[in-house]
Amino acid sequence: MQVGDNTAPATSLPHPIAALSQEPLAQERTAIIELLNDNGRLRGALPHNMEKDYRQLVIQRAISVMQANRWTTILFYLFIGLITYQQVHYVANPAYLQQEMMIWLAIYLMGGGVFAAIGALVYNPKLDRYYSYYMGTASFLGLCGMIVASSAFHSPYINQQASYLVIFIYMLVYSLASLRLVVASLIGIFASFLALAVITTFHLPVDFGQYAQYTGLSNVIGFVIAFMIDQRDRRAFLQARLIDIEKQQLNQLSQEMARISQEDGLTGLANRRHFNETLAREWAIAEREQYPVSLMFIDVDHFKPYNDTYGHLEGDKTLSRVGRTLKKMAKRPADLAARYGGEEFVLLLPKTDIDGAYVLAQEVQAAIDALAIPHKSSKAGKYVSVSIGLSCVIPNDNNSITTLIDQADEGVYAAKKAGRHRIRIFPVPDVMPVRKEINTDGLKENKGI
Ligand SMILES: Nc1nc2c(ncn2[C@@H]2O[C@H](COP(=O)(O)OP(=O)(O)OP(=O)(O)O)[C@@H](O)[C@H]2O)c(=O)[nH]1
Repeated sequence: MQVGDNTAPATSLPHPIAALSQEPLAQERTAIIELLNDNGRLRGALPHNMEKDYRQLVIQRAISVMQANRWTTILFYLFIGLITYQQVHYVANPAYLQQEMMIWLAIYLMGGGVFAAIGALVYNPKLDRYYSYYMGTASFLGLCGMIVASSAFHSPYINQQASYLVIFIYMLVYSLASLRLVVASLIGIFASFLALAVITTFHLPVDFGQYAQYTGLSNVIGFVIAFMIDQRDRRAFLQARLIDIEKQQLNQLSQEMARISQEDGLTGLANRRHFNETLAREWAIAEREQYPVSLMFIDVDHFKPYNDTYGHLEGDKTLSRVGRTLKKMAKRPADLAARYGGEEFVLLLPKTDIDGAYVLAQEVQAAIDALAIPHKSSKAGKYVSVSIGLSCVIPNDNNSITTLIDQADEGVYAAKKAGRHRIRIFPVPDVMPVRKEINTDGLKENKGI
């Protein structure tokens, strides 16, 4: 036997990084990098459900900005009220003062109503998915109302001042409202036309040239600003998503690495390092709680001749089958089947006395026999067989992990010396456990019996 010889090449194991690169995460990562490198494509809708996530993020951010700035908005609106009141009050022709003040009040209350409605709606999370609808409606009504109002005063000066507020509202609709670019543009353009229709229907004073100029410019500038904000946000969204994906990939990779570092590549059992760590842990628990730890060493008989006869690849397959069989035998959560090295395996059995370990050793032997893997150069029989060494220790001051391992190894040695294909306990107990009749029916899945 070659203890520690764990070096046989694993034939077709996928490289963990190569495996990860096939995953949807990796595909999304590639798509994001392509998008970030191509400004043209960044203008269109984002692929892979990303557009939906992006819109949700934009809306959520807009809602939290509005919630966070509610008091600033209220104060600002009161301040605007004070300023515009002063303007109207002092500039208005005394003959129309009362009428002008009424118009002012109507506009102010209407604007306040729109802001209050938006403020109330953004506080109801259930309505978040209708955000675009209510924000779009409020923007449209607010814009139309304000444009019409900017022609409603008798004083051209007040109308001109009001049109500055219209420009301000245009900018709000195109930026802070966080609507889709195309929706914001449609609202801006239709509001300009509808308001003009109302103004002409009610014969309100309007300078068409000036009207076209300031609504047209507001729409163009608003569109450019909204476009730039949208592009910046899309880029930031993709970059954040890229970081998130890379973080997830790193996590996956480190989990995969941790798994691989504990696993034997050929058999899929725990490797020797993992076995050593587990044994140390179980030993410490058993020492504290004073229960027995059993260890089973399982060595494939005459494996060198097997390799020589059937070839190394066939040898690998056989070790793999033996490993899979042993894995099934480690039934309790604390049991651990591991490849100790080369053609030697171990079964760690915490909280198991020697009688229990002996029963399991018989089952292991029967299960390997049931595989009935032909081995014509074995002197122990026609099929691949194993020699098993058993040891059981209750940890105390006079023994150690090495005691347990050395004794199990001695057991294997004794089994081999006695002719192989047998089980030996070391040290030999005063009373040998009773041999049990193993029902091999349950092992039939291993085929060959
Ligand atoms: N195919 C294959 N062979 C391995 C692997 N690891 C170890 N071996 C071989 O297993 C054989 C072990 O040989 P020995 O230690 O002489 O033991 P044995 O021939 O089984 O003899 P006994 O244990 O005394 O019955 C060596 O030929 C190793 O090359 C492996 O991963 N794959």
